[in-house]
Amino acid sequence: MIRFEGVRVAFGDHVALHGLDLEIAEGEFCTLLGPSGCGKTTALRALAGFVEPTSGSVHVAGRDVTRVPSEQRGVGMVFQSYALFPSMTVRDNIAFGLSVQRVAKAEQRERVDRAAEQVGLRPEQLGRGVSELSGGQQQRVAIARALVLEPSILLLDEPLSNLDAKLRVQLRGELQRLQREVGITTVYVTHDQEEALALSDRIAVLSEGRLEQLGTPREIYEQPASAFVCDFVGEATRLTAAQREALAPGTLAGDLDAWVRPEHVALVETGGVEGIVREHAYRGAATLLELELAGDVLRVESTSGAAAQVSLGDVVRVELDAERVHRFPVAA
Ligand SMILES: Nc1ncnc2c1ncn2[C@@H]1O[C@H](COP(=O)(O)OP(=O)(O)OP(=O)(O)O)[C@@H](O)[C@H]1O
Repeated sequence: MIRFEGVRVAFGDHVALHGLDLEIAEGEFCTLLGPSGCGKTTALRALAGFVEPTSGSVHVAGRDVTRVPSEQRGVGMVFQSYALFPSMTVRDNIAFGLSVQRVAKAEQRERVDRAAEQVGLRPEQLGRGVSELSGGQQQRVAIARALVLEPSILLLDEPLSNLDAKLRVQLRGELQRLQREVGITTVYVTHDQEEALALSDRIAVLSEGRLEQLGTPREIYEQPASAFVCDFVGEATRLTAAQREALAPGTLAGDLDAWVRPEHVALVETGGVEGIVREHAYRGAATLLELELAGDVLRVESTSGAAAQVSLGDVVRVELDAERVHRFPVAA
């Protein structure tokens, strides 16, 4: 459905994308995930037709669209900033693209009503000025405005980042439901790994203009392909040589680094290795501990009642699930 083939984008001396190869299937929800500056927005803009690749090509539904103007690519785009017309009503904002295309008024009404319903806007909200709406509602208007044009691809650039945490989680659920109902191929850009894990069929993790890994949320989390992915998606501690020897004598030797996620270290009553509690944070379902173990910090996430009751300075015993340790070459 969508294919990036060796897409390279340079701005002067700065290379934002180093030959991106990526295929996204029809109907898929694919997220481009990475830290600020990794090139995810540039990739989205190259797909939308706002940025022309220095080399390489972009294909949509088997057609090379690299030099096709944005408005002829069948993409709808939603931005973090909503980019609505503040003095216009909700209905006129959603209908804007249809008016530009000179779609008949009766059809405009029908299509706006349908798009508004899809995104959960109530009919009485359509006559209001957009500036009267909350951030979450404004973002629904922005999504409806994209959907009403019936694009074959929906592009979303950090659409939830201006919203407060609770609304973000709520809208993210709605967005997922909407995408499944409409079945539209969606490319979503975010730096928020939790959002990416929750929403996506597949995630493309980018770092410094390069694709680090492409996979389902579980693959990305459970089988990270590099130390970067392991560290960026979820939490992980890189064990020092002394920690490796203490926690898994002999088995974690060698030149490779060893990374472990906090939930793969368990508190035990007997056996294991001693650590001193230096920080603890009760999170309801689990407790996060920072232990001093073999001279360095080790983060532990435990759902046990014992973990919820520790105090600073306590000595606890932990055991490592050595099967869940990720090994990567030492970073240069
Ligand atoms: N029009 C431009 N001119 C010059 N440099 C640019 C331009 N657009 C992006 N860049 C640079 O290219 C790199 C990638 O930018 P991009 O916006 O794709 O990153 P991003 O991963 O989306 O980050 P963010 O989340 O901060 O938007 C950055 O270093 C950025 O400064």
